[in-house]
Amino acid sequence: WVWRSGSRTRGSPPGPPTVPVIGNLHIFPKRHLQIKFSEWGSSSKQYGDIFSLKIFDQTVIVLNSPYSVREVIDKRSLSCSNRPKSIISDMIIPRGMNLGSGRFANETWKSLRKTTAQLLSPENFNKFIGCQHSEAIQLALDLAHDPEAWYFHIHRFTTSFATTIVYGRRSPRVNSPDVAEFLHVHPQFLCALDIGTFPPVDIFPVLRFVPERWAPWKRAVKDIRMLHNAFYGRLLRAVEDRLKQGKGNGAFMEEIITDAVNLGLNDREVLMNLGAVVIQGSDTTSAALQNIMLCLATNPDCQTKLQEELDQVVGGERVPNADDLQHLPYLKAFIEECNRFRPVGPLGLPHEMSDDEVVDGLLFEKDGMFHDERYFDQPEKFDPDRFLRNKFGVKEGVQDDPGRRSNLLFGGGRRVCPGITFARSSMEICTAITAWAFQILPAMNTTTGELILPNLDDYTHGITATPKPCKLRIIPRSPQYIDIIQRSFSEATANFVPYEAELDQEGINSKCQI
Ligand code: HEM
Repeated sequence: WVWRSGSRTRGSPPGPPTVPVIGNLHIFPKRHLQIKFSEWGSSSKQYGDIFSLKIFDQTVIVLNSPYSVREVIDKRSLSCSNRPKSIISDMIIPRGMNLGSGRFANETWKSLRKTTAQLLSPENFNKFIGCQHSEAIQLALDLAHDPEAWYFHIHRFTTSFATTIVYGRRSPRVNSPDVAEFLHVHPQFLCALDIGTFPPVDIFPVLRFVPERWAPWKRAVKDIRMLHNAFYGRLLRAVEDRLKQGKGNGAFMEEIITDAVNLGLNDREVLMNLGAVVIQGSDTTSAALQNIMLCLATNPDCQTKLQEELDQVVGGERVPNADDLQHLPYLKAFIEECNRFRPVGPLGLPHEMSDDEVVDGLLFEKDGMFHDERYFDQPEKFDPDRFLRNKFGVKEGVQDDPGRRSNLLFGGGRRVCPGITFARSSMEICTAITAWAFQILPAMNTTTGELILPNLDDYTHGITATPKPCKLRIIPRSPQYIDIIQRSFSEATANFVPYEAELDQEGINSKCQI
């Protein structure tokens, strides 16, 4: 059994040759898995659109085309809605309480999923559109006053918007406690879940029984759990206190606490993780917006084209608003291209088979795209026009993959990202306002005048591919635009009032004045 444990089961998808016992462990990439996976998969056609890797007795199946995602993840979603077991994840969040990482699509997951989907539904989104617009205007004002910290202003935007909708409290500054603590806790949480950070306990579960004094990783995991619980526990407590004082402001978590028994969510730790997953999920929007900034800076011609469209549709007398978005086809194409060029979640999140399935003659045992030259003309070239020529950005005259859909970036099946509407609208309104008001340029060496281009190949590896902080020059297109933003901000602050009541009590910057 040990000898055969590294070999593929008959009928499994093909893949690189295995060696006895360890399978493909010796060639399994440690970082930027997507690059090696596309080399083995669709681009080179070495092993085809669906291939497998063996890690001891575990089978990892890589889906490298929209068709294979549709056939497996979408059409067989009942058999592949689980997540693979992760001992580290269970140690940080036990009992499957985190909707995203929770292993089984069981009753707890269903209640969490239903409640989250309701909060994040397109219909419910209309309740928050004013708040999102006001936060996007603050983002522009922050960029005007402190352009060097552009990277962190984006984090403030997404975190503040997420805590507003879930907990009914916003963060006017990057160093407001909720944003500052999130930026401290979340990277450690993501890092803990990444392959290679800690010893491979999932492959060698026996490591779990090594006493803590010889296993420093156990201490590190405990620390992350404590940080996680302290942060999300504090946010939940703030809502509970507000309700006790009869000062509710209609936040989502207030409704959930009030109706917890009916919703099947009357466990405090489950409630804490329900809030956590929405805040964590929304952080991918920061990565997408940071990537958009780099794409603007490195593609001046596309930026000019986008600004011409904005000038024509919006003019120079007011900031872009949500109603403008439907009249901005180039803006949408630009964002699609940013997401294709450097997808935020290059591997999505893994799914696990709970039943054997056979797809196109290949066995998917239980347990176990965007740069494809067949479909994309010059996939390494940044070219938003491809999405104007064709809604999926694919080559003209080529028989497209039948499984292609416009939200592939957001996963599929029963686990598909519930935050699509919120993510898309944040990307669109922030890009519209930022590109309307500013020139986004690469940094410059002040002595030589040489441009310092951001590195588009130096993104974080792991669950999300986030650009690293870097210098950009963010220059107002005209002083008049900044006046307009300042004016719009003064009008927009009315939307913030219900969510700022607790800021004074904490002795932090209570007024959102720059
Ligand atoms: C550009 C932004 C975003 C991208 C690219 C993205 C992508 C994804 C992907 C690929 C998954 C896994 C789907 C699967 O397993 O097939 C996912 C899950 C999830 N996302 Fe997003 N997401 C984004 C924004 C958001 C936002 C704004 C929220 C919340 C406000 C959110 C909440 C979630 C949650 C809760 C899950 C777990 C769903 C489950 O396992 O049932 N995401 N997202």
